Amino acid sequence: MLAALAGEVRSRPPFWLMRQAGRYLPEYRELRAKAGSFLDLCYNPDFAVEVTLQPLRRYGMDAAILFSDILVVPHALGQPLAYLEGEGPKLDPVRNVEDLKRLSRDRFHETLAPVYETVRRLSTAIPEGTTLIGFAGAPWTIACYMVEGAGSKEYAHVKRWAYGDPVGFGQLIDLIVEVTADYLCRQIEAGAETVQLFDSWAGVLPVGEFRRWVIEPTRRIVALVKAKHPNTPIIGFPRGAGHAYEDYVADAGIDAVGLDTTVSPVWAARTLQPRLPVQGNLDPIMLATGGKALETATRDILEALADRPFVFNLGHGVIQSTPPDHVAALTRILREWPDRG
Ligand SMILES: Cc1c2[nH]c(c1CCC(=O)O)Cc1[nH]c(c(CCC(=O)O)c1C)Cc1[nH]c(c(CCC(=O)O)c1C)Cc1[nH]c(c(C)c1CCC(=O)O)C2
Repeated sequence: MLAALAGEVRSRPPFWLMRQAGRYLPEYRELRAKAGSFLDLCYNPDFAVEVTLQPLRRYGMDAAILFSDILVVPHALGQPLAYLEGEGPKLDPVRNVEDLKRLSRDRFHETLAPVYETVRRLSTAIPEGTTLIGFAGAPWTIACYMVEGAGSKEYAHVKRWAYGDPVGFGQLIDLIVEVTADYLCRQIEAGAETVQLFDSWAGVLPVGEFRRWVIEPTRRIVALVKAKHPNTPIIGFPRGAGHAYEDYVADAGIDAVGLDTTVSPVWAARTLQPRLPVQGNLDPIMLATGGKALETATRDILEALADRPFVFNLGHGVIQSTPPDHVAALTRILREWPDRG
């Protein structure tokens, strides 16, 4: 995985899956029932280490991703957060500069100390040769949840603040940039070998706003992290960026880019700089579907990206209804690759 991120072309590309740990695994559901709330699970290193290791035991991915959530960052800034069963995350929204006064950095690292401890333990607990991935949400996506207070269809509150009061909204983005850079540095210092920035809602912005709220804040985080840890590769995942993927890889400063399911791997291979490592992009629903369709789609991606530095992954996270057997089938296809002439 680290060789691929450094620009090496591997005959068998390394692989891991976004949300490789989680509710599709019976052993996760069992432990989750014992842990209490989802946040209790994230902040308990014993549980979080165990959950991180669960998919590795079954499938031997080339990388382990820290088990946590992107929303621990607003939580550690003092924003109340709960995960409601079947409804997803709920936060007390911040919608203007006045609301920002309710946030504080004072207990940021103290709240996140169990996450750093989880990373520390994982760095020795994962198998030799397996890469440890740390992560954070990118500022735009974190702001989406902080301002909307939940997932959203239209992102009207966060967009109206960003478009109508860019200076005020910029204060929120600045805060997220600074604490996220610190958070990623602490993960690296605890043993994360690469970090991924999840920008799940990058795709809802028009082009000028995309530059201002996706590319620029990402570039600033990358610069802050690189100042301390120049050799740690940073993967950017601007989900839904479409044509703006080109600007993103040119200007955000990231070392590798995650492709979502809507990007053609053939287009990516032709268009993005040939030495830029790419990661992706099997449709998670294809994995849930399985069978011949899964096999064909997987091989198409492998073929399209075989000649460049590449990390196989999904184009978004594993969905809950995925049969664990399908992940085993995918793993076999990837291990046997390249299997022809
Ligand atoms: C937007 C986002 C979130 N969290 C994350 C993102 C970015 C990626 C993406 O777009 O999916 C990232 C994330 N969330 C989780 C991880 C763990 C590592 C991994 O295995 O990938 C990672 C990297 C665990 C999780 N995060 C969450 C779960 C489910 C919690 C449970 O057990 O009930 C897990 C395993 C909860 C969560 N967390 C979030 C939502 C919207 C939800 C609810 C939706 C859902 O329930 O699937 C916010």
